[in-house]
Amino acid sequence: MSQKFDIVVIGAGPGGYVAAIRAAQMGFKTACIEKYQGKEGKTSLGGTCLNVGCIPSKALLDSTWKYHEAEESFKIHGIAVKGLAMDVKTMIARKDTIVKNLTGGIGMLFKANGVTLLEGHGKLLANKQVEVTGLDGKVETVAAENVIIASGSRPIEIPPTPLNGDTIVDSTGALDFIEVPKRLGVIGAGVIGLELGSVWARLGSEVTVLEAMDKFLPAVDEQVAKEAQKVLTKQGLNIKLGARVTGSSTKGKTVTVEYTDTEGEQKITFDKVIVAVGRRPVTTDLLAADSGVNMDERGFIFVDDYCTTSVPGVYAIGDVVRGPMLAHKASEEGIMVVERIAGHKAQMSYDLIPGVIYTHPEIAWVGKNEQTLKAEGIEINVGVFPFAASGRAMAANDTTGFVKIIADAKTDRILGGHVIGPSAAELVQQIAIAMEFGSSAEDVGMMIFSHPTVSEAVHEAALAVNGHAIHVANRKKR
Ligand SMILES: NC(=O)c1ccc[n+]([C@@H]2O[C@H](COP(=O)([O-])OP(=O)(O)OC[C@H]3O[C@@H](n4cnc5c(N)ncnc54)[C@H](O)[C@@H]3O)[C@@H](O)[C@H]2O)c1
Repeated sequence: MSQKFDIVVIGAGPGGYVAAIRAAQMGFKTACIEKYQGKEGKTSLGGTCLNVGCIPSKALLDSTWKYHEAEESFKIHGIAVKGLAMDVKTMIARKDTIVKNLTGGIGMLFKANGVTLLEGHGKLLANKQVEVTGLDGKVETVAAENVIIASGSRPIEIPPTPLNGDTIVDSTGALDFIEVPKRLGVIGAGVIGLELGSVWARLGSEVTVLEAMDKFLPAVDEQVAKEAQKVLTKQGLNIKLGARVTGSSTKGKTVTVEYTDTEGEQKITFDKVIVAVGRRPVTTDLLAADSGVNMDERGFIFVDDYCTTSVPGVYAIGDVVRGPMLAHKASEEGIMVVERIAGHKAQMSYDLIPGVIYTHPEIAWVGKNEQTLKAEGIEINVGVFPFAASGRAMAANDTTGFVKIIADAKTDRILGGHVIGPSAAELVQQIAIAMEFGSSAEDVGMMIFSHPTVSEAVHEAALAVNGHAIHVANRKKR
């Protein structure tokens, strides 16, 4: 007889593994299905984020930033470095160790919480039956009261630059270069393109980013995007906007990429090319024809605000459904779904999902940006505080950027927080917490912030909303 579970989760990424652990904690008999094989040829939990995404890219960003600081900034502190050298293989090995520890940790958490791991490919059949094709090809069917699909996403490939695993790679391949490419081409000036472009630029690659759109980071607050473009260009990223890639040819160890811009057809030759033009949901062989689960016109599984699909008892979360493709969004959807299965009234604040780009300086935001609010005709007050006026940022020699807080002009309620600068990801979380509690700019302005901290920039930006900043001239006095 087939095994029966209260909850079967397909996929062990940040959506699936978090849902499975929470489900087991709440007393549900839970299984999680995962097929991904890591570098050591064993099932590796954690999905894209832990294996080939968020975590390994941050490991390399941190290593390369340290190298960059030693090379460029130590002298400002009076520290002389002689014989500075980089060892890319050690950097990559360190990154691999972090991945191994974290992915292994999920396996231990599964054991500690009593989650059954089913290794193989999961496919939803009719009536909440799930077929699991094991790594040895053996097929088993398990039954579930509830199914949570968390199958994630994969990089989009484009015909002009077919991946060849050597000179043309996707975001996964770009984490494993064994030496610094002299000329690196990045297709797409999105989150991945900018993060990975930064990694290799810091180690000395000449990086050219080809972006089809005319506008840089169009989803980001315009003032922040403008500052980001300026800073990243200064760091050596040659960002070409309005450059649509149309073809490529590989010759030996080089790739010539063709693109069109306002001046016509162009060509540029690279030693490596990273294709980072977005991700698409993974639904290959995921749903049997009679599963009853519907997809939308773009291939995402169709869900409502509670992640319920067209089949009662079947849910879908994370990158395979609408909304930003972010690990933290997937995890929170997983928790919401499990709590709702348990009868609680959980819900998600979809308007308050923070976003981060881990360049240096980091770029982070939550809520709405200035251009969107203006387009919506909402009257706003804006407070900006530059890190150049922060004593803590000065001490750290990290003064690029600013904190920007936008509040409703009538109610003073905070509608958006936008940060480019040191620890932007952490700072924006403070604004997110304030927004979740419906805070006004005045509320944040009345709080006591430790001195000296970079967090004081949040405090001052909140004060600046109403013209009360102390350490910077206010735009208008109120
Ligand atoms: N820090 C993070 O939170 C983080 C990190 C990595 C990835 N992600 C997520 O992963 C997803 C994918 O990231 P991404 O950077 O690949 O996608 P993206 O959608 O952020 O950016 C892709 C860019 O490629 C451009 N593009 C598409 N086709 C092109 C062509 N033919 N020529 C030139 N440019 C072209 C697009 O205009 C777009 O600007 C995103 O949803 C992102 O949020 C998040």
